[in-house]
Amino acid sequence: MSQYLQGQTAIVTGGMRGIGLAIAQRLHTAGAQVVIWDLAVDGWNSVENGFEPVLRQAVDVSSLASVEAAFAETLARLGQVQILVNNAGINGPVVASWEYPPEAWDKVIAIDLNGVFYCCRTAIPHMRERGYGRIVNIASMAGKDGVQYISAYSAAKAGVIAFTKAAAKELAQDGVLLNCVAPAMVETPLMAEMTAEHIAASKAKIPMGRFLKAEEIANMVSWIAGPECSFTTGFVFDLSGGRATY
Ligand SMILES: NC(=O)c1ccc[n+]([C@@H]2O[C@H](COP(=O)([O-])OP(=O)(O)OC[C@H]3O[C@@H](n4cnc5c(N)ncnc54)[C@H](O)[C@@H]3O)[C@@H](O)[C@H]2O)c1
Ligand SMILES: CC(C)C1=CC=C(C(=O)O)[C@@H](O)[C@H]1O
Repeated sequence: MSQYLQGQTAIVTGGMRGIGLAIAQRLHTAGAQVVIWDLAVDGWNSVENGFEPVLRQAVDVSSLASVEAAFAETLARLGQVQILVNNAGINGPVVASWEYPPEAWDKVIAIDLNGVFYCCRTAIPHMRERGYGRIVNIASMAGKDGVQYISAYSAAKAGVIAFTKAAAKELAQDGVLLNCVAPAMVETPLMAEMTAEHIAASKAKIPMGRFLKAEEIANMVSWIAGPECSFTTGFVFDLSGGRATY
């Protein structure tokens, strides 16, 4: 495997499991030293996971103070960060929008949207100063389509897409590229928050007739996070098995 990320540091939020873990593993394979930010970072199994992150930090992405403290520590320990993958996210309840509990709405927006903003806000000045950076935000097909009964999640992911496009334009001449991926459904622990009907309905929308694999997201993200992605910014890369046509 080519070591095209050799010498680079990559932060992956929510990297302890699921899609974030697959992305962390793939970036490591490409030569990056990987920093994992997650709510709880104990219990890492380097044999099972195939590598040891250079740093694991307990971070709540919905807290700007937590993000700023973790980034300062990352810089103090490693000196530089080239890649940020904003992956941490939650689903929230599956319920009609007019019955959606406001506290649950606030929590989904705080983690899925504000968390992306806080991490970008914190990392971008460092990347701008160095004239290089790659930010990949994990959105969702739900952010493009709007999916019934997960209105907060859909709104947060649509917000991530719009934020990425706006910030990408601001940074287009600074060497700092921001892009999103919009995956369809993957079998991860996040699914435990969803009903069986909702999961079946999501699968039925995928022309390829199967769920996406976390490794397929990781492969795409590792290219977007690398130097070969050099003329694309503010874009949404779909992983939809044929569901998204534009
Ligand atoms: N699973 C899917 O079908 C799917 C599809 C499209 C997009 N996504 C997105 O991919 C991302 C990862 O999803 P997943 O399925 O791997 O979920 P997951 O629940 O398996 O993993 C999410 C990780 O994020 C961490 N996390 C949650 N809140 C956090 C916070 N406040 N601060 C820091 N870390 C936090 C969790 O501890 C966990 O390790 C999410 O943004 C999700 O919306 C998932
Ligand atoms: C909530 C999460 C697991 C989710 C909901 C809807 C999707 C969809 O494709 O419509 C999924 O991609 C996923 O983000």
